[in-house]
Amino acid sequence: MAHPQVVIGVDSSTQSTKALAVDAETGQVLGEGRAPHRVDSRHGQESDPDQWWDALTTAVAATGWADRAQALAIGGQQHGLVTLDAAGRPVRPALLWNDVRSAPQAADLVRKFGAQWWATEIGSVPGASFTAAKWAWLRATEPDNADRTAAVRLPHDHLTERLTGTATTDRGDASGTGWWTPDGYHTAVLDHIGLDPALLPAVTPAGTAAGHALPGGPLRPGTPIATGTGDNMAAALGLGLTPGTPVLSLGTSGTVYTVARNRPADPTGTVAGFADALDGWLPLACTLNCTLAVDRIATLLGRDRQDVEPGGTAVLLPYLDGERTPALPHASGLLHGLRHDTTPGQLLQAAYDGAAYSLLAALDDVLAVDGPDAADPDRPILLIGGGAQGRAWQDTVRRLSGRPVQLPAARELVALGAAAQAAALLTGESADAVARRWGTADGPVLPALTRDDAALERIATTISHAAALQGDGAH
Ligand SMILES: Nc1ncnc2c1ncn2[C@@H]1O[C@H](COP(=O)(O)OP(=O)(O)O)[C@@H](O)[C@H]1O
Ligand SMILES: O=C(CO)[C@@H](O)[C@H](O)COP(=O)(O)O
Repeated sequence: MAHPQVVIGVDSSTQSTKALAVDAETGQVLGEGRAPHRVDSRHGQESDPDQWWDALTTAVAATGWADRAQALAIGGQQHGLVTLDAAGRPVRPALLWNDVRSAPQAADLVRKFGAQWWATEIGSVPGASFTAAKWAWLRATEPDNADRTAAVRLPHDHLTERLTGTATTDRGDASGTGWWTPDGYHTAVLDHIGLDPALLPAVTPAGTAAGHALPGGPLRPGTPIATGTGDNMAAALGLGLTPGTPVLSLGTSGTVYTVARNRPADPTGTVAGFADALDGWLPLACTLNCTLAVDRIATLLGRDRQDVEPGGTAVLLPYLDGERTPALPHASGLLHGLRHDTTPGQLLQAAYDGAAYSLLAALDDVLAVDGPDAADPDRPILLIGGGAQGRAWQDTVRRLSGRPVQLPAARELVALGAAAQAAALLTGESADAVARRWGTADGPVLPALTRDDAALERIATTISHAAALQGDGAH
């Protein structure tokens, strides 16, 4: 029997690295590996890039195919600021996407150029998550570290560079920096934040190798490494996503997105106008508080995470880490509408509702990027990420969206998308076409439930008051 052509896809996300060894022809998963990350939350949200490398090495080895893989690619958590010194060593731990200390710098960037300018020129109005705001924070807060920095990378760029020795990024992940445009890095933004463009990597086009594995790494030297991309862009590839199909990802972050033919330009900042990993766009809204926040509320209540109960009038906004959508970076969690007969199970359900609400509220805006006809309300939402495994999450999304929900049988869609990118290097196909050939989005469809407009109304009203109560100033 002929040996399969095997590729490895890696998802280096906030909480862990996951690696899949995949048969490039059929998409069958032949081996899996996983290794956890530590996030230091004492001051902001930081991780040591060296532990991502160790986790990658461990997870790739655990697939059992490291020495036989014919190509590899990495999908990584977006936006993180990796700063390297002249010797290529981290100057300090990476500032992660969910570190809101850079909120004042994001506000300054919006004040300086104006929200409409950002939407038109860059495609996104920057919030604290954007790498440009993080670099501005570093310049203002740790100028010595900024001065010592000889290279600025995103998490997946850094890992690809450690594998290959090549300074590289891709358009998808680069579009979350705040300084990328389709025509190159934006000089006015870089000048304003004091970042020398020479510190940035070149953008490798889709479908080409970023480089080849160096000796001493987890792979056979010379193995081709595809460009990789941001984790949401990788999941879009992994689903073989076509324009107009909505995706809701429930992980450390909550994200809602689709692929679009038109470039998004939302001056409200709710919808980020990311590029996808090919030649299209990825309008996306993101929350900071998703599975971890709901799990934390379940722990506080002493309940299993599935142990929800219907009814009641409680509203719980689980903004334990501040929030990005709505833009309340300094918010904390808020409980409203308690009554004598409110049960713990209802409180837990309220946490799910509060976490899902803003994602679903942004869905129409995400889909509207390609015009009103693109938003077919009967089209199922593809539900992915760790939370998609949970019945309580599935039912919450059905109840608050009024749409059917499709559960792709394939798991780990970020790693699968990276694997599809690696396979595309071997076959010359487009990575999304590879994933469609693999049938990765196939899975059961749960029918729509009647939309719970009363719950939506309660949450909307609470948020509108919460904005005034919690403010967005740095207290
Ligand atoms: N059966 C489940 N029900 C609800 N949540 C789950 C379930 N299984 C895993 N999770 C959640 O999934 C999260 C991890 O999802 P994942 O998409 O891997 O996150 P990330 O990519 O951000 O690291 C964990 O926070 C965990 O709470
Ligand atoms: O910031 C965003 C999207 O803009 C996040 O979606 C990050 O990309 C983190 O992803 P996970 O670790 O939650 O998968």
